[in-house]
Amino acid sequence: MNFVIEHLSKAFEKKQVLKDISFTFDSGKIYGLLGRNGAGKTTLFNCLNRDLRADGGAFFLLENGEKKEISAEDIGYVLSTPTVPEFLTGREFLKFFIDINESSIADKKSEDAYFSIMNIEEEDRDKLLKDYSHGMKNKMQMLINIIAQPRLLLLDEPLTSLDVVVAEEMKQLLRSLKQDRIIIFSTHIMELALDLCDEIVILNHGELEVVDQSNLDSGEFKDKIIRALKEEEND
Ligand SMILES: Nc1ncnc2c1ncn2[C@@H]1O[C@H](COP(=O)(O)OP(=O)(O)OP(=O)(O)O)[C@@H](O)[C@H]1O
Repeated sequence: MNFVIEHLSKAFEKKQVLKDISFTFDSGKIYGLLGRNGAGKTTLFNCLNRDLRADGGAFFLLENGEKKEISAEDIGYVLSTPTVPEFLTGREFLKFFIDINESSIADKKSEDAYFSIMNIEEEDRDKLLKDYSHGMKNKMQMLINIIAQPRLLLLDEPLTSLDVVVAEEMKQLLRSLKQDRIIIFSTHIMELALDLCDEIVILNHGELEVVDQSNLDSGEFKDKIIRALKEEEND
């Protein structure tokens, strides 16, 4: 399976944020999306999740040579700022999500099993979400986005607010999830991108380009990424 973006564009009034995004992502890989502040990473995710209407272009899944329109079940999107219903407990939120998505959840587990995957402690499971920490809300958001096992997972700086232990656990979790799906992960933390991602993709001047790692050691690769981000010659 591939996820293909063709000539995607988006402007806000006169500001052309996405100019001509064309890229093919391969199943089984984690892609690190890097870009300077304001480069358009969140805008790209919002367009792909159809929270924003793109001005032009197309995106679709490609399976055995056939184009397939992306349905809501195909895509999971974890926002950088977690948005959870604060008036529900963690368990109520989880139960509600499982109930409304029952038909698309393969291999359904118990609520407590899901909480355990995310290391949310028993004493916190029945607390209101408004009393969860930022990192715990982030975990809940990540959890509901992986339960339905979408084939395309968009993560907008999801690990930034997690403590080092949880961030490490999340990395393991994402690695275990990558088979048969495409994970696109935006971050400003270069070490995280290099550690977790199979490919590094840079959003610059409204276009996406891959940074080729071939024959470079990690130091050289890092320099090459920085040069690309600084818009200097990058090869
Ligand atoms: N709803 C909006 N209306 C007008 N301009 C917007 C809107 N959303 C984003 N922009 C502009 O689009 C540009 C890209 O913003 P975006 O949030 O996509 O960047 P980003 O790469 O995610 O940045 P950061 O790394 O700082 O989070 C910015 O100039 C921003 O001001």
